Amino acid sequence: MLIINPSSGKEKAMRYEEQAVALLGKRHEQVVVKYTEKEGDATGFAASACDGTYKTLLAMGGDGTINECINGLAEKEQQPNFAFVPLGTVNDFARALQIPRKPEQALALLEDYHTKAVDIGKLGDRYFMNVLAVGVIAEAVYDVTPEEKSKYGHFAYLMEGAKAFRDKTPFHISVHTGEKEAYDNKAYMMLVALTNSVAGFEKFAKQAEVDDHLFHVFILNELSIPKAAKLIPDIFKGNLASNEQVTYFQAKELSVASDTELVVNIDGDEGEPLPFEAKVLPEEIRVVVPKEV
Ligand SMILES: Nc1ncnc2c1ncn2[C@@H]1O[C@H](COP(=O)(O)OP(=O)(O)OP(=O)(O)O)[C@@H](O)[C@H]1O
Repeated sequence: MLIINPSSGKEKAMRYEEQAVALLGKRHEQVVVKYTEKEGDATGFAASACDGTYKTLLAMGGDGTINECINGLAEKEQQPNFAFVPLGTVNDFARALQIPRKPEQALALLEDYHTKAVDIGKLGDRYFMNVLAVGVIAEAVYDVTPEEKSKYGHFAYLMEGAKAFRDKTPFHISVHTGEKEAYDNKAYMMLVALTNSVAGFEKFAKQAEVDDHLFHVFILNELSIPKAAKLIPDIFKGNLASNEQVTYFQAKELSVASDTELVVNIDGDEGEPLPFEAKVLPEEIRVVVPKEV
Protein backbone atom coordinates (compact mmCIF):
# COMPACT_ATOMS: atom_id res chain seq x y z
CA MET A 1 0.00 0.00 0.00
CA LEU A 2 1.18 3.51 -0.80
CA ILE A 3 -0.27 6.31 1.35
CA ILE A 4 0.18 9.82 -0.01
CA ASN A 5 -0.57 13.05 1.83
CA PRO A 6 -0.98 15.32 -1.21
CA SER A 7 -0.59 18.45 0.94
CA SER A 8 2.78 17.43 2.44
CA GLY A 9 6.05 19.15 1.71
CA LYS A 10 4.65 21.92 -0.47
CA GLU A 11 2.72 19.35 -2.50
CA LYS A 12 5.85 17.43 -3.44
CA ALA A 13 4.31 14.04 -2.70
CA MET A 14 2.33 13.74 -5.92
CA ARG A 15 5.49 14.18 -8.00
CA TYR A 16 6.99 10.99 -6.63
CA GLU A 17 3.92 8.81 -6.91
CA GLU A 18 4.82 7.26 -10.26
CA GLN A 19 8.35 6.44 -9.16
CA ALA A 20 7.10 4.93 -5.90
CA VAL A 21 4.51 2.75 -7.63
CA ALA A 22 7.14 1.49 -10.10
CA LEU A 23 9.58 0.57 -7.31
CA LEU A 24 6.94 -1.16 -5.22
CA GLY A 25 5.76 -2.99 -8.34
CA LYS A 26 9.20 -4.58 -8.78
CA ARG A 27 8.88 -6.38 -5.46
CA HIS A 28 5.14 -6.82 -5.01
CA GLU A 29 2.36 -8.22 -7.16
CA GLN A 30 -0.03 -5.35 -6.63
CA VAL A 31 0.15 -1.77 -5.37
CA VAL A 32 -2.84 0.00 -3.84
CA VAL A 33 -2.59 3.82 -3.65
CA LYS A 34 -4.49 5.83 -1.04
CA TYR A 35 -4.63 9.63 -0.77
CA THR A 36 -5.31 11.30 2.54
CA GLU A 37 -7.81 14.14 2.67
CA LYS A 38 -7.92 14.93 6.36
CA GLU A 39 -6.67 14.04 9.82
CA GLY A 40 -7.13 10.38 10.66
CA ASP A 41 -7.14 9.08 7.08
CA ALA A 42 -3.55 7.79 7.18
CA THR A 43 -4.27 5.95 10.46
CA GLY A 44 -7.32 4.28 8.92
CA PHE A 45 -5.47 3.26 5.75
CA ALA A 46 -2.48 1.94 7.71
CA ALA A 47 -4.77 -0.11 9.96
CA SER A 48 -6.44 -1.61 6.88
CA ALA A 49 -2.99 -2.60 5.58
CA CYS A 50 -2.70 -5.00 8.55
CA ASP A 51 -5.20 -7.50 7.14
CA GLY A 52 -2.45 -9.94 6.20
CA THR A 53 -2.42 -9.24 2.48
CA TYR A 54 0.05 -6.33 2.49
CA LYS A 55 3.81 -6.82 2.75
CA THR A 56 4.93 -3.16 2.63
CA LEU A 57 3.30 0.10 3.60
CA LEU A 58 4.99 3.11 2.02
CA ALA A 59 3.98 6.55 3.29
CA MET A 60 4.85 9.88 1.70
CA GLY A 61 4.36 12.83 4.02
CA GLY A 62 5.64 14.78 7.00
CA ASP A 63 6.05 13.60 10.61
CA GLY A 64 2.29 14.06 11.04
CA THR A 65 1.51 11.48 8.37
CA ILE A 66 4.17 9.10 9.69
CA ASN A 67 2.79 9.38 13.21
CA GLU A 68 -0.68 8.59 11.86
CA CYS A 69 0.60 5.51 10.03
CA ILE A 70 2.30 4.27 13.18
CA ASN A 71 -0.99 4.70 15.01
CA GLY A 72 -2.60 2.43 12.42
CA LEU A 73 0.14 -0.21 12.56
CA ALA A 74 0.88 -0.42 16.29
CA GLU A 75 -0.07 -3.61 18.13
CA LYS A 76 -1.53 -5.23 15.01
CA GLU A 77 -0.71 -8.88 14.46
CA GLN A 78 -0.09 -8.82 10.72
CA GLN A 79 1.86 -5.63 10.22
CA PRO A 80 3.45 -4.87 6.87
CA ASN A 81 6.98 -3.45 6.84
CA PHE A 82 6.85 0.32 7.04
CA ALA A 83 8.75 2.48 4.55
CA PHE A 84 8.46 6.23 4.25
CA VAL A 85 9.57 9.21 2.21
CA PRO A 86 9.99 12.17 4.56
CA LEU A 87 8.42 15.29 3.06
CA GLY A 88 7.88 17.52 6.10
CA THR A 89 9.82 20.41 7.55
CA VAL A 90 11.56 18.70 10.43
CA ASN A 91 11.48 14.95 9.72
CA ASP A 92 12.83 13.80 13.08
CA PHE A 93 12.00 10.14 12.52
CA ALA A 94 13.90 10.12 9.22
CA ARG A 95 16.87 11.85 10.86
CA ALA A 96 16.92 9.25 13.63
CA LEU A 97 16.83 6.37 11.15
CA GLN A 98 19.22 7.98 8.64
CA ILE A 99 16.55 7.84 5.97
CA PRO A 100 17.64 10.33 3.29
CA ARG A 101 15.60 13.52 3.10
CA LYS A 102 15.99 13.60 -0.67
CA PRO A 103 12.86 11.78 -1.90
CA GLU A 104 14.64 9.90 -4.72
CA GLN A 105 17.20 8.55 -2.26
CA ALA A 106 14.57 7.59 0.30
CA LEU A 107 12.67 5.71 -2.41
CA ALA A 108 15.87 3.93 -3.46
CA LEU A 109 15.85 2.13 -0.08
CA LEU A 110 13.03 0.00 -1.49
CA GLU A 111 15.52 -1.61 -3.87
CA ASP A 112 17.92 -2.65 -1.10
CA TYR A 113 15.15 -3.33 1.40
CA HIS A 114 16.66 -3.73 4.85
CA THR A 115 14.40 -3.51 7.86
CA LYS A 116 14.93 -2.66 11.50
CA ALA A 117 12.47 -3.15 14.34
CA VAL A 118 12.14 0.13 16.23
CA ASP A 119 10.59 1.17 19.53
CA ILE A 120 7.53 3.38 19.78
CA GLY A 121 5.72 4.81 22.79
CA LYS A 122 2.12 4.41 23.94
CA LEU A 123 0.17 7.02 25.91
CA GLY A 124 -3.46 6.11 26.57
CA ASP A 125 -4.66 4.85 23.21
CA ARG A 126 -2.21 6.96 21.20
CA TYR A 127 1.17 5.95 19.86
CA PHE A 128 4.24 8.08 19.12
CA MET A 129 7.66 7.56 17.60
CA ASN A 130 9.63 10.64 18.60
CA VAL A 131 8.83 12.78 21.57
CA LEU A 132 6.48 13.79 24.36
CA ALA A 133 6.76 17.34 25.66
CA VAL A 134 5.26 19.20 28.60
CA GLY A 135 5.73 22.92 29.28
CA VAL A 136 6.74 26.06 27.45
CA ILE A 137 8.34 24.51 24.38
CA ALA A 138 5.38 22.21 23.91
CA GLU A 139 3.03 25.17 23.92
CA ALA A 140 5.34 27.23 21.69
CA VAL A 141 4.95 24.57 18.99
CA TYR A 142 1.29 25.52 18.49
CA ASP A 143 2.24 29.16 17.92
CA VAL A 144 4.49 28.42 14.95
CA THR A 145 2.60 29.38 11.79
CA PRO A 146 2.97 27.38 8.55
CA GLU A 147 4.59 30.49 6.99
CA GLU A 148 7.25 30.66 9.73
CA LYS A 149 7.81 26.95 9.36
CA SER A 150 8.50 27.11 5.64
CA LYS A 151 10.64 30.24 6.05
CA TYR A 152 12.77 29.23 9.05
CA GLY A 153 12.41 25.44 9.17
CA HIS A 154 12.96 23.97 12.62
CA PHE A 155 14.51 27.25 13.85
CA ALA A 156 10.96 28.60 13.95
CA TYR A 157 10.37 26.33 16.94
CA LEU A 158 13.51 27.57 18.65
CA MET A 159 12.44 31.18 18.13
CA GLU A 160 8.95 30.56 19.54
CA GLY A 161 10.56 28.59 22.35
CA ALA A 162 12.88 31.46 23.23
CA LYS A 163 9.91 33.87 23.24
CA ALA A 164 8.01 31.52 25.52
CA PHE A 165 10.92 31.47 27.99
CA ARG A 166 10.57 35.23 28.45
CA ASP A 167 7.26 34.61 30.19
CA LYS A 168 8.61 31.65 32.08
CA THR A 169 6.74 30.25 35.03
CA PRO A 170 7.76 26.92 36.47
CA PHE A 171 5.19 24.27 37.26
CA HIS A 172 5.32 21.42 39.71
CA ILE A 173 5.68 18.00 38.20
CA SER A 174 5.97 14.52 39.64
CA VAL A 175 7.31 11.65 37.59
CA HIS A 176 7.28 7.98 38.54
CA THR A 177 9.13 5.30 36.61
CA GLY A 178 7.27 2.14 37.55
CA GLU A 179 7.16 2.07 41.35
CA LYS A 180 9.98 4.56 41.84
CA GLU A 181 9.67 8.32 42.21
CA ALA A 182 12.10 9.82 39.72
CA TYR A 183 11.28 13.52 40.05
CA ASP A 184 9.07 15.63 42.26
CA ASN A 185 9.91 19.28 41.94
CA LYS A 186 9.51 22.47 39.93
CA ALA A 187 10.20 22.32 36.21
CA TYR A 188 10.03 24.52 33.15
CA MET A 189 9.79 21.76 30.63
CA MET A 190 9.90 18.01 30.31
CA LEU A 191 10.84 16.17 27.13
CA VAL A 192 10.61 12.42 26.69
CA ALA A 193 12.62 11.35 23.66
CA LEU A 194 12.52 7.98 21.96
CA THR A 195 15.01 8.96 19.27
CA ASN A 196 18.10 11.16 19.14
CA SER A 197 16.49 13.80 16.90
CA VAL A 198 14.13 16.30 18.51
CA ALA A 199 12.78 19.34 16.63
CA GLY A 200 15.44 18.79 13.98
CA PHE A 201 18.36 18.77 16.46
CA GLU A 202 19.99 15.44 15.77
CA LYS A 203 22.16 15.41 18.87
CA PHE A 204 19.39 16.49 21.23
CA ALA A 205 19.17 13.03 22.82
CA LYS A 206 22.35 11.62 21.36
CA GLN A 207 22.31 8.69 23.78
CA ALA A 208 18.97 7.45 22.40
CA GLU A 209 18.95 4.43 20.08
CA VAL A 210 15.82 3.59 18.11
CA ASP A 211 15.78 0.08 19.60
CA ASP A 212 17.10 0.57 23.16
CA HIS A 213 13.63 -0.02 24.72
CA LEU A 214 13.99 3.24 26.66
CA PHE A 215 12.50 6.68 27.11
CA HIS A 216 15.14 9.38 27.56
CA VAL A 217 13.72 11.96 29.95
CA PHE A 218 15.03 15.55 30.13
CA ILE A 219 13.58 17.92 32.72
CA LEU A 220 14.60 21.57 32.69
CA ASN A 221 14.57 22.25 36.42
CA GLU A 222 16.09 25.70 36.62
CA LEU A 223 16.27 28.67 34.35
CA SER A 224 18.69 31.44 35.09
CA ILE A 225 19.65 33.71 32.22
CA PRO A 226 23.46 33.33 32.54
CA LYS A 227 23.19 29.57 32.67
CA ALA A 228 20.59 29.47 29.87
CA ALA A 229 23.32 30.72 27.54
CA LYS A 230 24.97 27.31 27.90
CA LEU A 231 21.78 25.44 27.14
CA ILE A 232 21.77 26.19 23.41
CA PRO A 233 25.35 24.99 22.69
CA ASP A 234 24.63 21.92 24.84
CA ILE A 235 21.58 21.14 22.65
CA PHE A 236 23.74 21.42 19.51
CA LYS A 237 26.60 19.36 20.95
CA GLY A 238 24.47 16.65 22.54
CA ASN A 239 25.53 17.54 26.09
CA LEU A 240 22.06 18.26 27.42
CA ALA A 241 22.02 15.31 29.83
CA SER A 242 24.99 16.75 31.75
CA ASN A 243 23.81 20.38 31.73
CA GLU A 244 23.47 21.57 35.33
CA GLN A 245 19.94 22.90 34.73
CA VAL A 246 18.74 19.56 33.38
CA THR A 247 17.73 16.36 35.17
CA TYR A 248 18.16 13.37 32.88
CA PHE A 249 17.08 9.76 33.37
CA GLN A 250 15.93 6.75 31.40
CA ALA A 251 12.77 4.71 31.89
CA LYS A 252 10.65 2.02 30.28
CA GLU A 253 7.43 3.45 31.68
CA LEU A 254 6.39 6.78 33.11
CA SER A 255 3.55 8.19 35.08
CA VAL A 256 3.45 11.98 35.13
CA ALA A 257 1.26 14.36 37.13
CA SER A 258 1.13 18.06 37.91
CA ASP A 259 -1.01 20.37 40.02
CA THR A 260 -0.90 22.89 37.15
CA GLU A 261 -3.22 22.40 34.17
CA LEU A 262 -0.90 21.17 31.44
CA VAL A 263 -1.33 19.34 28.18
CA VAL A 264 1.17 16.85 26.85
CA ASN A 265 2.39 17.36 23.30
CA ILE A 266 2.65 14.06 21.41
CA ASP A 267 5.03 14.03 18.41
CA GLY A 268 4.33 17.73 17.85
CA ASP A 269 0.55 17.54 18.20
CA GLU A 270 -1.62 18.60 21.08
CA GLY A 271 -2.39 15.57 23.25
CA GLU A 272 -4.19 14.89 26.51
CA PRO A 273 -4.22 16.94 29.72
CA LEU A 274 -2.04 15.63 32.57
CA PRO A 275 -1.83 13.22 34.35
CA PHE A 276 -0.69 10.58 31.88
CA GLU A 277 0.97 7.21 31.78
CA ALA A 278 3.25 6.16 28.96
CA LYS A 279 5.24 3.06 28.16
CA VAL A 280 7.72 1.89 25.55
CA LEU A 281 6.54 -0.76 23.09
CA PRO A 282 9.90 -2.37 22.27
CA GLU A 283 10.75 -3.01 18.62
CA GLU A 284 7.10 -2.63 17.64
CA ILE A 285 7.41 -1.38 14.04
CA ARG A 286 9.58 -2.86 11.27
CA VAL A 287 10.91 0.06 9.25
CA VAL A 288 12.71 -0.05 5.90
CA VAL A 289 16.07 1.66 6.59
CA PRO A 290 19.54 1.99 5.03
CA LYS A 291 21.71 -1.13 5.34
CA GLU A 292 24.15 0.49 7.79
CA VAL A 293 21.46 1.45 10.36
N1 LIG B 1 -5.34 16.20 1.40
C1 LIG B 1 -5.03 16.90 2.49
N2 LIG B 1 -5.10 18.28 2.47
C2 LIG B 1 -4.76 19.01 3.55
N3 LIG B 1 -4.34 18.47 4.75
C3 LIG B 1 -4.24 17.13 4.81
C4 LIG B 1 -4.57 16.29 3.69
N4 LIG B 1 -4.37 15.00 4.06
C5 LIG B 1 -3.94 15.04 5.35
N5 LIG B 1 -3.86 16.30 5.80
C6 LIG B 1 -3.40 16.77 7.11
O1 LIG B 1 -1.97 16.80 7.11
C7 LIG B 1 -1.50 16.41 8.39
C8 LIG B 1 -0.11 15.84 8.33
O2 LIG B 1 0.77 16.71 7.65
P1 LIG B 1 2.29 16.25 7.62
O3 LIG B 1 2.88 16.52 8.95
O4 LIG B 1 2.40 14.89 7.11
O5 LIG B 1 2.92 17.13 6.51
P2 LIG B 1 3.61 18.54 6.61
O6 LIG B 1 2.64 19.48 7.26
O7 LIG B 1 4.16 18.90 5.27
O8 LIG B 1 4.82 18.22 7.57
P3 LIG B 1 5.52 19.17 8.63
O9 LIG B 1 4.49 19.40 9.69
O10 LIG B 1 6.70 18.42 9.12
O11 LIG B 1 5.87 20.40 7.87
C9 LIG B 1 -2.50 15.35 8.80
O12 LIG B 1 -2.53 15.23 10.20
C10 LIG B 1 -3.82 15.84 8.23
O13 LIG B 1 -4.51 16.58 9.20
